[in-house]
Amino acid sequence: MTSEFSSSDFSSIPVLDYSLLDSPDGKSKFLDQLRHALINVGFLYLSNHSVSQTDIDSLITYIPKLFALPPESKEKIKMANSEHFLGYSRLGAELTKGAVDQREQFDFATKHVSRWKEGDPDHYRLWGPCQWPDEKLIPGFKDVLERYLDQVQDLSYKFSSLIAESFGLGPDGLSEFYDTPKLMQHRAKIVKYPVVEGSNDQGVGPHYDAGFLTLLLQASEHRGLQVQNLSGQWIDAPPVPGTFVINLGKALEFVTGGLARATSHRVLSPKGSTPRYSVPFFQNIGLNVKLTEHVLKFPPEILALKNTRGNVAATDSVNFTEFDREPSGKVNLIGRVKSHPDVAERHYPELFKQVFPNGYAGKGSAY
Ligand SMILES: O=C(O)CCC(=O)C(=O)O
Ligand SMILES: [Fe+2]
Repeated sequence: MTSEFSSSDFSSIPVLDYSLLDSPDGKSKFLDQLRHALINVGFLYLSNHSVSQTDIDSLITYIPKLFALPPESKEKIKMANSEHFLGYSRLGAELTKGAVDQREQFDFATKHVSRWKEGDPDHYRLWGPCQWPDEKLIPGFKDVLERYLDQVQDLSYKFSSLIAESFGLGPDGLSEFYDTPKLMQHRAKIVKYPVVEGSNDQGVGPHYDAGFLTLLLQASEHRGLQVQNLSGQWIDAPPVPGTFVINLGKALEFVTGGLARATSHRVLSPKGSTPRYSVPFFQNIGLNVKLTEHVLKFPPEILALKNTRGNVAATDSVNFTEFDREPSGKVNLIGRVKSHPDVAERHYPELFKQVFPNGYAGKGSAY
């Protein structure tokens, strides 16, 4: 295995050029860089990717307009209406590690119908359609976002195939974690981090993402996203125009036995006079997949690379311990219940009582 990389700790996030894949030599270089980023960093930028820049630019222009919709039209599509946990959450509705996250957001997802029926597991109720703002108030937005999500979904599958190749599993090495397209739904959020007064600058507190892959569009020029390196220092991940930030979630870390790193990250509220915007896309795995039933077999020379990484310091994040027991859909549902207890209390009263036997203090806890 070639290794032009040292295993020393990172102080910046690597940039990978997707256009390297156009030639066989380039592809092999890309896979080397990818393997390094997966094992030692858990975060990377992807440049020259396959998502249309015209659609991205158009989405970015819509975002301030989306948040500027009249409060009553945002409330009309509030998440509490949706057993699928899709819709609008006002500022300050979430906590991470006990502190208020200062962000306002809309949860959307790739197109899906409701398919839960009597007798199905509860987590099938996560599948369902988005709540869209009134088309007359923001004409064309739905169309652009749907197009964008389709393309990011495609890229996320291609990227997971590249991850499998870089780990010596072959291009279909991770396919067993996905269901047929009809049974897959991926989630995304459009997030606004306002400028805040006072000393709490928690945009979103330290956490890991839950699923396999997150593809994040930084949709304004603000810094604020930070990533915890192996020794626990916070490293900036500033916006780089024309790129996605890709990071790995706890499920991928779990199924790779820790070879791929889920990396702790947070967002600090913006300084200055304008809000920070971002669009994270969370690639899911099949809702019925139980991670413990899938044991991946890596070539020994790949496994050996984990030992060169060295120890990973304790991070500031906590979350997701249920993967060793529950199907992935149930883990997601529990995460949603913790993030949005008001929605859970209304639509999942039994589960709500299990997660919050003593009720909750009126705020959600994001992770
Ligand atoms: O807004 C960002 O840049 C990152 C958000 C994030 O980490 C999350 O929502 O999981
Ligand atoms: Fe995250």
